[in-house]
Amino acid sequence: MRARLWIATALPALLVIVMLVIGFAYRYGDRMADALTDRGVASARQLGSAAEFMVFAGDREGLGRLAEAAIRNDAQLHAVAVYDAHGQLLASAGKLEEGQPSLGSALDVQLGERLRVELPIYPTIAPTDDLYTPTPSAGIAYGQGARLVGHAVLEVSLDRLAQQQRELLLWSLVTAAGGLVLAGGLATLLASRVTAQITAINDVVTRVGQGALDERIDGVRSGVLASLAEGINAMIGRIATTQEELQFRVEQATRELRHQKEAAEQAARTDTLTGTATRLAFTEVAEVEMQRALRYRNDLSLLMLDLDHFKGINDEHGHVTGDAVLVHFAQTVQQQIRNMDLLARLGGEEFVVLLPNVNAEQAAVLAERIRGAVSESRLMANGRPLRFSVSIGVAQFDWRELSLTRWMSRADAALYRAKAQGRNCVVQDNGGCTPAAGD
Ligand SMILES: Nc1nc2c(ncn2[C@@H]2O[C@H](COP(=O)(O)OP(=O)(O)OP(=O)(O)O)[C@@H](O)[C@H]2O)c(=O)[nH]1
Repeated sequence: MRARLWIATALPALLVIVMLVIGFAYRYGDRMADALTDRGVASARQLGSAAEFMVFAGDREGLGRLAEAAIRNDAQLHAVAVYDAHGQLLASAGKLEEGQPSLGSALDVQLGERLRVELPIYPTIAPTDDLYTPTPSAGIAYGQGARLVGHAVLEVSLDRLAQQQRELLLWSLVTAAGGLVLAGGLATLLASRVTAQITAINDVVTRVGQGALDERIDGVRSGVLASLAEGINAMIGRIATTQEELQFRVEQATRELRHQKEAAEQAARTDTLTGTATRLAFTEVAEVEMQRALRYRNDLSLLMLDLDHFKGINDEHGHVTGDAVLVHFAQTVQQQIRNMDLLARLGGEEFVVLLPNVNAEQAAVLAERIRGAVSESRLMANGRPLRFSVSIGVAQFDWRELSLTRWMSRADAALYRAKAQGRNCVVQDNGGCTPAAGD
């Protein structure tokens, strides 16, 4: 990119410099040729003026000296010749190289390999000739329409002109080269500066793309790139702010979801009516306790409890009273068991109690205590004390069994036997009914 930028910057400057130098060289070269021509014409006029009277007098010797002196005094003067009015050569110095002169009646200037000037010589009219008839245009003048006296022809070498033109060309080339070096240097400086700034911007944009939103473009403070850098910095700032807001909202939503999930899990594990554990919670805890009992050979028992004739309570006292009986029953059982025991409602009026580190006999004793407490408790319903009872099946966990379902089935079977044997009693899955005396 730097090379392309360099070309785009330097090329127009180079072209302008070259065009300026070429234009200048041409124009100045033309002026040099014009100056040489003017000088040649002036020399011819001087020569013609000096030669006029000698031509008139036919002084060939004087004309010869005049021609020699003219060449001697002007190094660029290549050849000089003086002719009379009939074209007869009177005197010359040097050799005319541009062929036979045309010797016309008017000034003739030719620029070939040399500069040739042919000047017709007319008699000079002096003001002293008009003493008695003074003319308004006093001074020396060549008489137009006067009789031709002769011709002065001279050739000027163009070597000096060529040398001057060479010097001009050399100077132009040196100037152009200097201009080129200057333009190239400036272009290089500009290209490297712009490239460095673009690279800096590109690096920051790349790092931001990789997630470094604290990156900012620094050091680009002037030109178009400065406003670009400013815009990109503002954009990165907005992205960072938006990301922070999004992150905050995601975290907030995640927290809310976690709370809702925990609440839902808690709800799924807590019976809404009685506040006891649910079947789900009981199953999870029972599985853990079974593993523990297996590993440490601990005793583990469960009680299966079912309220007796609960349908009759509902039918006689109403469903609301039935609910109150369920709550009252759960509280009564809860008061009889330890903190480490777990009371769960399996559904309807059926409950279960998990008893870690308790064998069947101890469980039966506890069951009997529960049965007694329930039997003795009273719930005030419609202003009258309501009595109810519970049947309980007891089963100890068997290490060889390894199944919660089968273990519960044994407890269920014991409960079924308790119901069958008259209710309000405790039955062990390997034993008989233990109804309380007096009940
Ligand atoms: N009030 C109330 N009643 C319930 C609830 N869940 C189940 N029941 C009722 O409990 C009764 C259970 O009746 P049964 O299965 O015949 O049992 P039971 O009447 O207790 O008879 P046994 O168990 O043989 O002594 C039904 O009438 C159900 O409608 C509840 O959440 N609240």
